[in-house]
Amino acid sequence: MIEKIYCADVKPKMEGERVRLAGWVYRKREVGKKVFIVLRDSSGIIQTIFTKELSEEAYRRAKQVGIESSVVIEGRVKADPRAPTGVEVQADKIEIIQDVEFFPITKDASDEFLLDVRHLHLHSPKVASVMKVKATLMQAAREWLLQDGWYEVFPPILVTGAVEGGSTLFKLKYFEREAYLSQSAQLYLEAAIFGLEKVWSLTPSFRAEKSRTRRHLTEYWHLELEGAWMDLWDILKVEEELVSYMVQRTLELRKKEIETFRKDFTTLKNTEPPFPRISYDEAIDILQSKGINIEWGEDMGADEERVLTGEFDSPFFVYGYPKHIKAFYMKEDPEDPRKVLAADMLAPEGYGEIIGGSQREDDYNKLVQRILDEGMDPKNYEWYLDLRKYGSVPHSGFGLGLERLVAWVLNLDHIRWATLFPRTPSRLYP
Ligand SMILES: NC(=O)C[C@H]([NH3+])C(=O)NS(=O)(=O)OC[C@H]1O[C@@H](n2cnc3c(N)ncnc32)[C@H](O)[C@@H]1O
Ligand SMILES: [Mg+2]
Repeated sequence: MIEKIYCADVKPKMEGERVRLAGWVYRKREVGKKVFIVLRDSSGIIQTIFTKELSEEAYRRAKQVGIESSVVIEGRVKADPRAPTGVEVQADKIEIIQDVEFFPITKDASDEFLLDVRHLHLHSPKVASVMKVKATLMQAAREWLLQDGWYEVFPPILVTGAVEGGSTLFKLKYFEREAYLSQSAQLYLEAAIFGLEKVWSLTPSFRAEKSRTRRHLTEYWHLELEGAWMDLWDILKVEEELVSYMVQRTLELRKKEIETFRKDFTTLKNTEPPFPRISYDEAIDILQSKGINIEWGEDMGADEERVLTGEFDSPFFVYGYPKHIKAFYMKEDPEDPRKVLAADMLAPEGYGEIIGGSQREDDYNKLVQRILDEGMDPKNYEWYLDLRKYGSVPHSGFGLGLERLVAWVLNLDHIRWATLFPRTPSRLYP
């Protein structure tokens, strides 16, 4: 690797020092007999200035180099309050690694064009900021999970059964057999708790959803936890502590990046346990009181959740959903057989569901019955049912959609901007 310093590490106190920088030509302008190149690298930007007096050769090259060309620039540091970062480099050398005549992304590029050239859009400092925030959210998650005694496990992605309904399975040919891309690692995490008790995984989950909404991808990153001996209320405490730590730690480490997306940090600062908890019944009452046409027993979609989130200025839980709108593995509420011990975490500001979780049915016969009630074949879940025959325990877990969390934290207008290469029903390339 070449000896270089990051743009962000060049400080006014380094005045007079000679530095070498490597990056891409982010902005360029000529003023009289000076060429100003704003150089970009992964740490940020810095202004560099070229004149004939500094170096005729460097000045000539600087005049002709194109936007987003890759370059190595050398020169001396000069403190200058007029420069974007309060400091600039008076350059006397520029090596053009690869000259770009015309970079296809311009200021007026449409969203669809940016997605068509997403591989080039990743040059953008704003896109890099999204990925830094996403990485920091996961760094924070790992910190919290380690200190709270959770084991990371690595479940399969090639599977033979549905977790969240057969209608959103991606089917593929597995030699002579049929297989699916995993919708959720949950069932495998439920097997892992018999040895590790508290497990987590970050895996890609796949949903052949035709929903063309601002919060659905067909491939997304899924952070899932499963805890033995935990009931629904235990796992809600885990959820709110984990999400609070992720958000507060990311606020601490990535404030500058977040500020380029949102000015109001209120809801992020409010993300501290305990989160408000309302029942599904109360949620229906609130929606009806606001004129939303919804009856008890109906599922809440993005529109209903958007209205509900208007009542809160932090993430909150909705618990106690009707059994018939929820998945087969969820434990029936012993106090009300119409309901299950399930809860979603909704993010405020209209974002809605970011976590789906529940206590699992741990009784063998009841689980078989739930599978049958859902019109599925228990034979397809034989291994999963074994977990209820050999030392079954009460257990609960949840899945957090990482891109949905990023979309809320950064106030993005669509979940697709929260992932490196978005996959939606109409987008599989690049
Ligand atoms: N281990 C578990 O208990 C997880 C459970 N089996 C599960 O998959 N629940 S979920 O379907 O609500 O999905 C969980 C979360 O996964 C996210 N999710 C769910 N579907 C999507 C799509 N299509 N795009 C992006 N994100 C999605 C969203 O935040 C959901 O709350
Ligand atoms: Mg859900």
